Amino acid sequence: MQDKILILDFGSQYTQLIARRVRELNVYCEIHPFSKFEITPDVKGVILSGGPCSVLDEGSPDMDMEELGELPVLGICYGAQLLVKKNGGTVAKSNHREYGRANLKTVDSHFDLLKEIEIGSQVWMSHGDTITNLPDKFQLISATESIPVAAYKIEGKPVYGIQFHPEVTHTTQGKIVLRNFVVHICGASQDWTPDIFVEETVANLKKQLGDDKVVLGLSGGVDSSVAAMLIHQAIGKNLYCIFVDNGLLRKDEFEGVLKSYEGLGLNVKGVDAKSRFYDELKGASDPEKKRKIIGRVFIEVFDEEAKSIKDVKWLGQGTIYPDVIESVSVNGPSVTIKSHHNVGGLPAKMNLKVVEPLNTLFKDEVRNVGRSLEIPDFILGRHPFPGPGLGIRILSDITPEKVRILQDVDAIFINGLKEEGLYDEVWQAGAMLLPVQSVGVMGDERTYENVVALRAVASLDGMTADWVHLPYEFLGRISNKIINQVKGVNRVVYDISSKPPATIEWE
Ligand SMILES: Nc1ncnc2c1ncn2[C@@H]1O[C@H](COP(=O)(O)OP(=O)(O)OP(=O)(O)O)[C@@H](O)[C@H]1O
Ligand SMILES: O=c1[nH]c(=O)c2[nH+]cn([C@@H]3O[C@H](COP(=O)(O)O)[C@@H](O)[C@H]3O)c2[nH]1
Ligand SMILES: NC(=O)CC[C@H](N)C(=O)O
Ligand SMILES: [Mg+2]
Repeated sequence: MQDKILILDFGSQYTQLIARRVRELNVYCEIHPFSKFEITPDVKGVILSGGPCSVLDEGSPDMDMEELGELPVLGICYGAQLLVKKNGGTVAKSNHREYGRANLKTVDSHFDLLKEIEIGSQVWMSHGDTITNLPDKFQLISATESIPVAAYKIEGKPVYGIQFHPEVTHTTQGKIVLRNFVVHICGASQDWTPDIFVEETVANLKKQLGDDKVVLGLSGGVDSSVAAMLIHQAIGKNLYCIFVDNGLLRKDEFEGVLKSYEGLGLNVKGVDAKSRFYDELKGASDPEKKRKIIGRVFIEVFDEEAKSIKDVKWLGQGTIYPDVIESVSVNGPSVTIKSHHNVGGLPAKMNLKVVEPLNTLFKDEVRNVGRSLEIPDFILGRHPFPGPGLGIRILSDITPEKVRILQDVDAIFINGLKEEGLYDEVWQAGAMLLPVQSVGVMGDERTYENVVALRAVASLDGMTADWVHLPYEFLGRISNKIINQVKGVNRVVYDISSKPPATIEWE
């Protein structure tokens, strides 16, 4: 059994980052709401996240620490303040928030938590409340210029608290702090590697699926390709892959994707459902409504395909962790951002049970698992493309004509990136068709046509992203080409927003 670190979420915007940092230590971890978790024998330690609430407010998130037994605990920010308050110490509201860089003024390196951490080390703060008095039996480990308690330990127990955020990169020695806790204090073994993940997952899938048949939605994307190869290793010919043309794919993508799977040993069937999706989407322009329609029609198509194969019990999907995190508030107080078609967009009643072997992994981890499965680079290197496809990049109701325009624009942009060697430097790129017309002039004639926006982002896992500084000359060439070649477009703009506060897709 794999050792596990449990991260209890109090709603911090950094909770996912804690998970990433722990996994970078090759230790498996899971995020659960502070109010709903289970302590199983594989849990080696618990991290209490930060959170937007104040422990001083009535009804703020609270939990019974007894439930954690004798396990090592690390409270970060809100988590640290909560431990102090519950043990009779003082947390005080201060007049101003401390946000940003600070430096550790004192460090008692006798304590394992801050071993190897230097005096003066830069840490990242984000709090309004301050721990002003430690309870009895709490030992001070560190302070900064502005706060008396930056880190503490409960005497005789492996329970620690820190006011700063070790998970953000601005805390320059943050990784060491987390390693000290996870590896030295919790004793978690660092053996969570892609190879082990494949081995364990295939074994579990064999047990879970037995001789059952599975239909899997295969999209040509990274996630479903990796999911397909994992399930294929477990059940072989009982896996039936279905690639649906929902009429919202990229230009010539249907044929291209089907071709790219030749030689991988998978049983792949292409299903043309274009007109069905267009019919169902007619007149819908609300983003969440469109996602839900697309999610439902996908499932209907999968269901029908399953019926024609007979005795199929399961639907396989390439759902990954961020799809789950953003679609449903699994994370306690975090809010729903958008209903990813394959999670929040699923209909309430389904005939098939869902199997999603990647739903605890981040994108870059999925790619590493794909490498371990020896999936070719041209599949693993593809930019992510959302299941609802161009449907959520047309910012109004969907018509085949709008899809045609956007496909042509997108193809010029993506091919341009490939031709000029920029594709691999970008994490994801695409074009949006805006619901506005603008005036232009072409060959002495007035035009009144569509505006498109181009977007290219850099990211690691899609949870945060920054816009890419594509060369002006490149953008100029692409803009010219689009306006000259795509009938119906007379203006091109470039999106320079980061995530947060924007998201990658516009809908
Ligand atoms: N056209 C499609 N046909 C069949 N299944 C699809 C299609 N598009 C999406 N899906 C299903 O929905 C899941 C989620 O889509 P998503 O785009 O997040 O993942 P992906 O396409 O596998 O990978 P990537 O994020 O790299 O595009 C897929 O893993 C797949 O199971
Ligand atoms: O399969 C999907 N179904 C969806 O409904 C969906 N919405 C967003 N995405 C993709 O998720 C990543 C993060 O997107 P956002 O920053 O727009 O939330 C980006 O990679 C998006 O392309 C989706 N993928
Ligand atoms: N980042 C945090 O956990 C902040 C905790 C608490 N809301 C404070 O302002 O002090
Ligand atoms: Mg995709």
